[in-house]
Amino acid sequence: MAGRTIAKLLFNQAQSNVIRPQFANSVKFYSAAPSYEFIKVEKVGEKKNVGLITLNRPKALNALCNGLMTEVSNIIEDFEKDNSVAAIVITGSEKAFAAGADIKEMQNNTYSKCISGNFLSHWNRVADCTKPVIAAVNGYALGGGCELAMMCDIIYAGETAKFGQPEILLGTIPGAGGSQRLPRYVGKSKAMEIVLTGDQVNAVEAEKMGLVSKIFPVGELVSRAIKLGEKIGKNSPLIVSMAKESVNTAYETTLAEGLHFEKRTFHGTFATKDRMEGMTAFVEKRPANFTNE
Ligand SMILES: CCC/C=C/C(=O)SCCNC(=O)CCNC(=O)[C@H](O)C(C)(C)COP(=O)([O-])OP(=O)([O-])OC[C@H]1O[C@@H](n2cnc3c(N)ncnc32)[C@H](O)[C@@H]1OP(=O)([O-])[O-]
Repeated sequence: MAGRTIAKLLFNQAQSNVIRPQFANSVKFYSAAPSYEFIKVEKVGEKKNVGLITLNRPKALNALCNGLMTEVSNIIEDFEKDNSVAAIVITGSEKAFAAGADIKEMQNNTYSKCISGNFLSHWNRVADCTKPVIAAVNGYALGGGCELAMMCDIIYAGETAKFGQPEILLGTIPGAGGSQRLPRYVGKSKAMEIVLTGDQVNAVEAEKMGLVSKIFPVGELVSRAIKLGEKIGKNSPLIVSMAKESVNTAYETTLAEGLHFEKRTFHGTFATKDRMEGMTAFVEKRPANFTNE
């Protein structure tokens, strides 16, 4: 087939919901639409501007094996580059968001192997994403599953959700943020209780302690998370990423430094067209038309 025809075919595929549109211009990297073993990937919402990642390893309750987390990191990277994606939702099944890191895969690891391979370092890709990421948690979110949810920006839970850090029961400790992010969400006493006992907390308790922002019936959860992604997607992507960075800075720094960062970032919005458009639209009593500039 002539090169131009292949390029055109690829371009058409990219237009019709294929996830790596950058490949449309690049025949040499492209063999087929990417296929995933452990996740399902779609673009959803009325404008197809929400990237939906469904963890899909049902026989192991979505245990987060290396292959699954590599696929999640890759698609986060792709969604980040894709200008049509405004927000990302990560979900699992009704039984399990994820029952933790894969215990069978880890069982025979040694200290030396963990150090030399920098075990789990690629998990950070989710926390490092510059676009908003929403976790929609039904069922178990245990160990690495709870940590994955906490790497997201907002956690919505189904009524049956159960959160926990049961690593202590396995003779280890949280290794992907559980001992660091959980106290920032729920405070020291509750975090200690969860981490030191391995006890699970249900959706209502998780909402009460500030881990979860809203609870929905199990069957409604994912569509409500997608709606949230669409709502955020009505705002300027540029300003959304600045707002996200500013909130995240609150977890990384002192109050004085954080306030300084916020002020400078706020000043920075005055260098954007979208800030001018937002305020002008308000004054002219019309909806804003943001252009991501
Ligand atoms: C990231 C950094 C550090 C993090 C560390 C961790 O996350 S440590 C982990 C922290 N998490 C935990 O300690 C939770 C471990 N999981 C559990 O305690 C229970 O599975 C349950 C209470 C979630 C559900 O009970 P239930 O009676 O409804 O279901 P069931 O038990 O029959 O499971 C069905 C199948 O899934 C399999 N599988 C499940 N989880 C894992 C896993 N993490 N791994 C591998 N496989 C797992 C299970 O073996 C079984 O497969 P099999 O043997 O039939 O081929």
